[in-house]
Amino acid sequence: MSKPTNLYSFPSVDALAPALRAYVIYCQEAGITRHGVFKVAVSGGSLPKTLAQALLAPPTSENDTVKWDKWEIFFADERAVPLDHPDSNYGLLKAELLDKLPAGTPQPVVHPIDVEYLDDPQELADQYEQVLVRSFASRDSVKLPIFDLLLLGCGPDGHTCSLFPGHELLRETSAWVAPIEDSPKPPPVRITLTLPVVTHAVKVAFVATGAGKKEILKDIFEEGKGLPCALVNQGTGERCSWFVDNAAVEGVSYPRRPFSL
Ligand SMILES: O=C1O[C@H](COP(=O)(O)O)[C@@H](O)[C@H](O)[C@H]1O
Repeated sequence: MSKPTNLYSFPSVDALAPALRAYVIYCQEAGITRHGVFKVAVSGGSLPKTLAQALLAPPTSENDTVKWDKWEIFFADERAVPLDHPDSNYGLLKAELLDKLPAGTPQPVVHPIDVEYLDDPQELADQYEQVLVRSFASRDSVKLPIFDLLLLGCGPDGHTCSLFPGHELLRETSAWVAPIEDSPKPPPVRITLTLPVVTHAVKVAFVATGAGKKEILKDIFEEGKGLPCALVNQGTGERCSWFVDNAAVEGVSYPRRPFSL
């Protein structure tokens, strides 16, 4: 049986951010060693702001370098809206992080959705899957893409990516990317990485902060309840790490680990 998921708790977001940075850089170096680039997928919601705080901080040593030109950035889920729409996860990451990279920073490769297909969610998902196929080699030779890191959020209902509690998409076994047209959280039409792709990643990191998350973290870590985040924990074990602040895990009886790489 695999070892349990790592739960790292910090007094504040300010204390969490340097640890998240160290973890991402560790995954970056492993990815570069593995295949010369760092393939990472990111969520929307509250994640990009904390991620930006972590990654835009000045380096503290030579090894503490974000090698942006080696990054290939994908989206763990995306809403079927134009890229400059307030609901766009790409737009959020751009505003919070990409636009704030210091002038002259070598740019990452970023893979947004193809907005030509916004009116056809299945095609939007299929086209994004093709982006993965091209990046990770063909579907024929690769059963599932293996991201170096997935950076995920956890909604107050236990959803992650656009995988919602009790939704039939949780049973998807074939597609890498799937459409959802009845998301309980607006906007209703989205695409998402599927559970097999999420659990296949080399590493998965959740970031969840604030007291608003403590009830659902209790459910996820104590009972599971088939919640999407709990399914990711079960499918990844020790490959999965949660970066939370104390407010988000107050009253959660699951062993915290001191953060180390
Ligand atoms: O709708 C979404 O919500 C989740 C969670 O967001 P948060 O604000 O509670 O952190 C996010 O991870 C996902 O990417 C987004 O589309």
